[in-house]
Amino acid sequence: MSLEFRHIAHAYGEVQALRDISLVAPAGEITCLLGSSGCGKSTLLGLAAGLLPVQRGAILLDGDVLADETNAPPPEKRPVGLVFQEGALFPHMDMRRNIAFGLPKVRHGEIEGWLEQVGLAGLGSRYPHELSGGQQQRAALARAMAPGPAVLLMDEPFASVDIVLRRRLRRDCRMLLKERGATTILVTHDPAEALDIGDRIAVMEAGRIVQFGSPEELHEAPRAASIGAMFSGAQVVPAERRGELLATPFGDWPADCVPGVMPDVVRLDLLVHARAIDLVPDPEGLPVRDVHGLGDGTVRVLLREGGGRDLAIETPQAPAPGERFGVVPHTGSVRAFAAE
Ligand SMILES: Nc1ncnc2c1ncn2[C@@H]1O[C@H](COP(=O)(O)OP(=O)(O)OP(=O)(O)O)[C@@H](O)[C@H]1O
Repeated sequence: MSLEFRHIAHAYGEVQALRDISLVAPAGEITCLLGSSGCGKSTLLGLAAGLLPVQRGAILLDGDVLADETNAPPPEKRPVGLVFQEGALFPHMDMRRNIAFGLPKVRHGEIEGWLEQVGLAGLGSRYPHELSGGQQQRAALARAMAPGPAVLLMDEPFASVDIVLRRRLRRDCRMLLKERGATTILVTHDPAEALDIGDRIAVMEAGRIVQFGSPEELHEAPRAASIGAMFSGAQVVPAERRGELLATPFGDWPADCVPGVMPDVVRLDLLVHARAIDLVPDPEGLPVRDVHGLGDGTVRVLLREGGGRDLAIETPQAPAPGERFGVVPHTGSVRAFAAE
């Protein structure tokens, strides 16, 4: 079942949390809502779950209105499963009873199968406090999925799990969701997580969706330098076109550092990779602020310009203390966007 948000807006008093959001989460796919703290991710999820009333717009399931300004069924009347950051298992129930909670009695025979599915076979009589964080999250996933909801809504479901386990857990989780054909909306603030688990990613900023696409689309064709930076780890440098030069806070760069056609505007945001910049010794250049070994034979050098902005360069060449440098990006290595 597809889940659609149509012209959704939401305010908490004076705070406009969502502004005219329209988005379709396709059936059987994992759609990630990605954005920094406060951009409105949890609000959008809460509206779909029925935890918040719809103030403006509508939410549709396979084209039928699930909730709108006049009609808001409570969470238990919606065909949705919820998974939150802390798992939210019932602490006084063992794993079997936690998973059984949303299941009719006739389906209690499925519980052992679910424990096995999420790698918790043999742990059915343990209580939440007797399990690790990762095990609790997997149990929470089983509990949400067992009733077979058409849609799963997950709010930072792996946030309380350590980074190594988190990677494994999200791959297991992705396989399980895909096998079951569940339509999933997953909230995260971590671009790597969104790339790793999502079929599609909605990038949110200040209550709006600024780009919606597959991981490949966001990687290959970001709409703005800030989105490209989010997915590639490159940095954004402001620039102005001056003939064949790009004037940046870090000096003038030759325009051929940007391949192909440059946007036809004066003010640009350049997306620059730390590994695609050469340091050129220059007594009049920028001072080195920090040098940090990255453990792979390269160092990360931070240069600071007069306005207080830093540029990172990753290079095998460790500078001597007090040295000053000019910087030149490699030919064809920089992507240019119209400034935001
Ligand atoms: N109950 C509330 N009362 C007032 N303002 C709220 C309330 N809940 C959220 N907000 C505000 O609405 C905006 C969106 O919040 P929301 O929790 O949806 O963002 P988020 O992207 O999920 O953030 P986070 O990643 O920190 O959870 C924020 O500015 C937040 O401060």
